[in-house]
Amino acid sequence: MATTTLPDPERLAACAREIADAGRDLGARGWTPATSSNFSLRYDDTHAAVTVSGRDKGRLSVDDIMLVDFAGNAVGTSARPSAETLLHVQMYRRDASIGAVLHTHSHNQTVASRLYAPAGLIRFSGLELQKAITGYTTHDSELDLPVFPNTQDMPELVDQVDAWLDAGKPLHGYLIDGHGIYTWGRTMAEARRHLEAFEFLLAVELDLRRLRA
Ligand SMILES: CSC[C@@H](O)[C@@H](O)C(=O)COP(=O)(O)O
Ligand SMILES: [Zn+2]
Repeated sequence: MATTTLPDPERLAACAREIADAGRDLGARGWTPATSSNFSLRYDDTHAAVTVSGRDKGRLSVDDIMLVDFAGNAVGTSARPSAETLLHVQMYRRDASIGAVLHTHSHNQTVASRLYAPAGLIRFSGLELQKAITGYTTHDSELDLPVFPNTQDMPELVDQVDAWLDAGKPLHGYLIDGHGIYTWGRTMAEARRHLEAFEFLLAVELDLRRLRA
């Protein structure tokens, strides 16, 4: 039986271009400061294309994207995948419809994560932009964005996300305290829309807090 060597260079390059396009846009918005953030695309049923650790995510080139399996191991390269790869592959493993995962460190994401960490979540309601999240059809709904404690221990973070999902609670993204946001979508376009929506909702929430103070 013929064996195929992974990754297919053309397929990986196509993933890399899509990831680099997203990174350029998110970097230009100031959401990926100082090499922070990481991005990925589903490659197949058991692999993902993910950013190499430590690269400038606003200026990615094809060499800055690599293949990993769903256990987070590098495939076909000695490059080091994102330190947070396990949070990406977790989503692909848990939901076969997820095709892209984005993680950024915007100012609003970081400030909001610190403010709402004690509550454990931010609940958005009454905002038209909640409808930018797939499945939400009216402003008259509640959209929860959990805030998990930060840790450098990725399996511990994975467990926190698993616990939320295993409790049957809807999850479209999450903040990590003092750190940033994770969100995803069926496609890169949907993941980008979700990220943009959460960033907007967080900015509104922070402004309302300031103005009401
Ligand atoms: C440069 S500080 C941010 C990192 O610690 C990490 O949170 C991050 O988002 C980027 O890590 P990376 O390993 O490059 O994917
Ligand atoms: Zn990070």
